[in-house]
Amino acid sequence: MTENLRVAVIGAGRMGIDHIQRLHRRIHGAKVAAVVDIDQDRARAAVADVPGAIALTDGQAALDHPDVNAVLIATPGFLHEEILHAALEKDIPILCEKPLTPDADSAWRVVQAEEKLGRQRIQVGFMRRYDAEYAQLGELIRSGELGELLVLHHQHRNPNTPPGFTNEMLINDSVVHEFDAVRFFTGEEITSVQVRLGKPTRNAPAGQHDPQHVLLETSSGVLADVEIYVNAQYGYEVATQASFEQGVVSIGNDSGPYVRTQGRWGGKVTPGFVERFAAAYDVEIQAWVDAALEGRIGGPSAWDGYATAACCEAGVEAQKTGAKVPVRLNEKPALYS
Ligand SMILES: NC(=O)C1=CN([C@@H]2O[C@H](COP(=O)(O)OP(=O)(O)OC[C@H]3O[C@@H](n4cnc5c(N)ncnc54)[C@H](O)[C@@H]3O)[C@@H](O)[C@H]2O)C=CC1
Ligand SMILES: O=C1[C@@H](O)[C@H](O)[C@@H](O)[C@H](O)[C@H]1O
Repeated sequence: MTENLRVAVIGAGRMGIDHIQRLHRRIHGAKVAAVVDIDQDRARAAVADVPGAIALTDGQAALDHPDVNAVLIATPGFLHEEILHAALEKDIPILCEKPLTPDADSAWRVVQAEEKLGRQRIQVGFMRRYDAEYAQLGELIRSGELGELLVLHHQHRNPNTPPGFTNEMLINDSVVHEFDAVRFFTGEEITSVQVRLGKPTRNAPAGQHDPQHVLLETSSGVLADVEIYVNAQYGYEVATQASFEQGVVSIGNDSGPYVRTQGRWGGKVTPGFVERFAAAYDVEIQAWVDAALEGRIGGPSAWDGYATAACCEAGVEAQKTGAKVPVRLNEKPALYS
């Protein structure tokens, strides 16, 4: 493919709007051809400053449109499966925001559909792999410079949650990023998940137990833990500390201007993921476009989406029992090896 990607963005909410603007303003080799939202006003507002883009309310109509040759899916996760199958039918490049789908069975159906197609078409929106520090830590681990990686500690804090954010979503929507990060860092599958519920904050909405402590292990025995705390109030913070045989590496702690003034010192905490990962989303989407223009797909695959969905399923079960729940995975198809 030598022409520009002409992308239909499905879902014009928080992430959709952000991706429309980056595709329009910063990404090379692609343009927004259509924006789809079930809420027509949102779709129209999203294309208002994007010349040439049309506003639609139906995803299939966008995929059928002659001016569309790629799709970026940014609807809520429970809606991904249907549009993924429709886009695979069209055999076009697909960027699907995480999670691929919310459960392992539906994710496996997507993997099987891609396998049937015979080539990879789906990149899943695990943008942390494209964050400069995450990428550097990944390289450091693979280089073996500090010896074997032994333990990963993660903090994942959001200031608050949008309406309808359930207790399960702490795992399915938030910790799914750490499931991918651990698999990315170690190159191994996660074999078990345990969730511990301690003293909850009074700032969580009814039905949410927040924070939670998630414990994982990988096939070679690397241990990882995640503090998921989604009503932390003070800002957005995502950080990892890695313990090796020969040292410790920390990433993700806030950087930026360090100010001393009026008897105080310090900097600012980023308010949300849009700001914290702005550069990573740019790199992620540019990588998708560049690969698609070469007829390839790179980055986190449908298999990664499936494997993390299986971890989420184990995590949601573990939330209820506190037990260490094994992660059950089907055999990896050759397409992803
Ligand atoms: N990579 C990341 O850091 C982040 C990823 N996400 C992911 O992005 C996706 C979207 O999340 P948000 O933007 O936060 O959701 P949102 O709720 O802000 O936006 C979703 C949009 O989809 C529209 N929509 C609902 N049903 C539709 C349908 N059938 N057809 C077309 N449009 C429909 C809604 O009207 C809304 O405008 C989710 O998969 C979420 O997990 C969200 C936040 C950060
Ligand atoms: O993907 C994201 C949201 O959907 C999720 O709700 C947040 O917890 C994450 O930090 C963010 O990256």
